[in-house]
Amino acid sequence: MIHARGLARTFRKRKQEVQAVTGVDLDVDAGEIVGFLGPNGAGKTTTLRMLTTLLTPSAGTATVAGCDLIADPVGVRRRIGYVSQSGSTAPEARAGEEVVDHARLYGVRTADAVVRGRQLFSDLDLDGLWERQPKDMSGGQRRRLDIAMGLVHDPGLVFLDEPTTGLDPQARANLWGHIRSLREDRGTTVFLTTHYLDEADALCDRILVIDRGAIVAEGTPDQLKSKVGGDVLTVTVADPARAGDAARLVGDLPGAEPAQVDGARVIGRVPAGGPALVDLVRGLDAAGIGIAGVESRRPSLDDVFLGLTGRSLREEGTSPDDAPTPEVVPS
Ligand SMILES: Nc1ncnc2c1ncn2[C@@H]1O[C@H](COP(=O)(O)OP(=O)(O)OP(=O)(O)O)[C@@H](O)[C@H]1O
Repeated sequence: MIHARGLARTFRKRKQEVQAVTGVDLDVDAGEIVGFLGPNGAGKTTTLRMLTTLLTPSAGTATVAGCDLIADPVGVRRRIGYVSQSGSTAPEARAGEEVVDHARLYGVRTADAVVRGRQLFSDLDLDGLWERQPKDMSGGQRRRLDIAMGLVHDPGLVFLDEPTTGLDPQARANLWGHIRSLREDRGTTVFLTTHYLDEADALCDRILVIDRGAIVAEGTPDQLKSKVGGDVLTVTVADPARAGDAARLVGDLPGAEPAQVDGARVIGRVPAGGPALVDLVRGLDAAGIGIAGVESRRPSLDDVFLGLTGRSLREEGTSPDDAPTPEVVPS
């Protein structure tokens, strides 16, 4: 459904070049839900905008929904749906009218557009809101309306840019259900960007991890997690100035890999978390390092990301320009 090779985009900003995407290869099969995961500024939106013909690539080739991105952008546009981060509904318009007008832009007859629009309102829990103005809807309802607009012309492939950002946990979980049913009921292929690990984990068949404009890993959530062996030890020290000392102790545990410091948190990997935890607490105590928290757990997608990039995805606002460079302390 999507095949891209060497897709790249450079911007010029105040006479400087910003390499937003440096050469992305990706393949998405029909019927897959694929998550494009990365921190703020990683290049997710830029890639999505290229794949949806909104931005011309500086380099690379792609076919999207069977059409060549460069030679036949109109063909691509006809066959895809795109829901941008900000959505595209006019606040004062009537919701139903917006959806029908949108379908008309794709050449759908009005009567058909009304039938499809009503069905989508029902599928997306928007019953009773056909006449409502988006400005009088909740955030979750507006987001579902954006999705209805992206789907009303019945595309086989839909791109969702951070579909659940800004929604409360219940609205997010509901939207995940709706996205799953798109695939189950309509066979729609879904390509979505997110910087939420739990979203990628719960929703996606496959995940592509992007960092600083390049794909750094891909696989099912389980495949990615199994790349990180052993257990993850996390110690939060009371005094961040002692984090380096704590990292040395973590790195000295039997079979441990070099630990990473992330503010007051020290994160390390050990073959078996239980015994290591006991040794570590004793060592920290002997060294006079105060502990604010300590835990041992199975690896998560965040650990995959941390291992790949040295950065935690959990940090909101992380961008290539302002990302802290974690200190790696040799064991
Ligand atoms: N029009 C532009 N002009 C200059 N630089 C840009 C432009 N658009 C994006 N960038 C830069 O390209 C990089 C990638 O941005 P992009 O929006 O693709 O990231 P993202 O992963 O989607 O981030 P977010 O999660 O915050 O949406 C960033 O450094 C950004 O500042």
